[in-house]
Amino acid sequence: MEPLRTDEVATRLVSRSVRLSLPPVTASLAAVGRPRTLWTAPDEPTVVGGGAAVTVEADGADRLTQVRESASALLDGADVDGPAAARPRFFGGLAFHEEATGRDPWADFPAARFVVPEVQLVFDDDAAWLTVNAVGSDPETVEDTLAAVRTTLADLDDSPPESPPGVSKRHRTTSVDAWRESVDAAVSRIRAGELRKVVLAQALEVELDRPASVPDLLARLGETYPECHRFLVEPAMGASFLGATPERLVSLRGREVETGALAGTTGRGDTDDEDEWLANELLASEKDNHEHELVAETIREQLDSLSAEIRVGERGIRKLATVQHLWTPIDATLERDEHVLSLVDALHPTPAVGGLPPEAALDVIRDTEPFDRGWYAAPVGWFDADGDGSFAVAIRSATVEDTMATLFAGVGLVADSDPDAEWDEVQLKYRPILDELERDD
Ligand SMILES: C=C(O[C@H]1C=CC=C(C(=O)O)[C@@H]1O)C(=O)O
Repeated sequence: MEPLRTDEVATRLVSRSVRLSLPPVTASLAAVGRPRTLWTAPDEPTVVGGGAAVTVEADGADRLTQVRESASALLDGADVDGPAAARPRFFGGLAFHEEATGRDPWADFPAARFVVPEVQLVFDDDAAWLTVNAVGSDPETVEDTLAAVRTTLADLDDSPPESPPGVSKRHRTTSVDAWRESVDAAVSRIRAGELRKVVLAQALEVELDRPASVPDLLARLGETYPECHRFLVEPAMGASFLGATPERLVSLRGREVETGALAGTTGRGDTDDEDEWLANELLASEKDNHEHELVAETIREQLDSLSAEIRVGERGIRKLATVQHLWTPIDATLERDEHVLSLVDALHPTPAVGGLPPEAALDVIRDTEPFDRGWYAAPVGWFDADGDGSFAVAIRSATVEDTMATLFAGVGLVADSDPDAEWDEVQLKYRPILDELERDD
């Protein structure tokens, strides 16, 4: 191999990997440097990341193209020695709107941000791949770092997650009266034919009794919501955005696409019979089926121009610990090679978090919501050098900073939505995160 020129050493990504006997996930997340990354998804290995070997940020309408171009320039020339499972990947996400406002709690969150973690751990059933990624280092230095990190991670204890910090104060961004007014106004515009659906959200700021341990919070979420995508992104020291979302936006492997429609919600019953009754009521609800159909139909339309074949599965019920949703699996085979970021661009925001038509819905959201959505309800996930990747929709989520957390939750509104029922649904959707912050006693 030709020796590298000095300027190539300065900009080239070097990636080296080694196999480790299984370190505990939560302790690894607590041990790695910041910014930390966590990604868990059904049918995918869990990934823990620490530090940032490379950071790519962008904003504006073409933010995903900018990210893709910067990332490709780096990944295409990378010096990677390791198996496919341990390959360097970009992890991160976007703000819901194209531009970041910089309003709290999103001051440190740009409109798009992805990092290649400096330390990347990919867990499978019986072991993990540890990878060290670096730019501006020669391979020997990277190998030395790998050996040092390996020693640090070798003796981590697998202790149970610590208990919730406790909540001392709460502040809603939206009062019941303001909510009724907003929902009535949105429903009137829908009935007048200005739009067909809009998703309105609320935020809940909570003060904690002590700083929350982010790794422990994510571990407890994993115990209660094992079937959800869990994520953690940290654009700055102390600023964390995390969640356990049931909503996959899209995953792409080669030309195979997996996505789905998730919209329409009810609670869980106290008994099996009540739970079944609620599920049947949801399956039969004209309002929820309409709300759901708009999502499924839009996703199908968005994929149509890109796909050789689309397969829409049967509508069913997706049960989670606190809610049940209407769910339709949608898969596709693409006509030609595409980057997963192009699919993210085409699909976000789906009418499960935005509305229909999208522009009219975004106007209503901007005019109505008294807080900044930031990264709530936006795509979070990863992509690799081949353009494969996996993204979830960042709902059932919160920002956490020291003793403050801000939770977000929204509901789809259609012509026959009732403000009080929608209010109750928002409170139910705070539960996944709130339950892990509140103490039982
Ligand atoms: C916008 C959220 O949920 C979406 C996903 C599933 C069901 C939804 C609903 O029934 O309204 C929402 O569209 C949220 O949890 O913040």
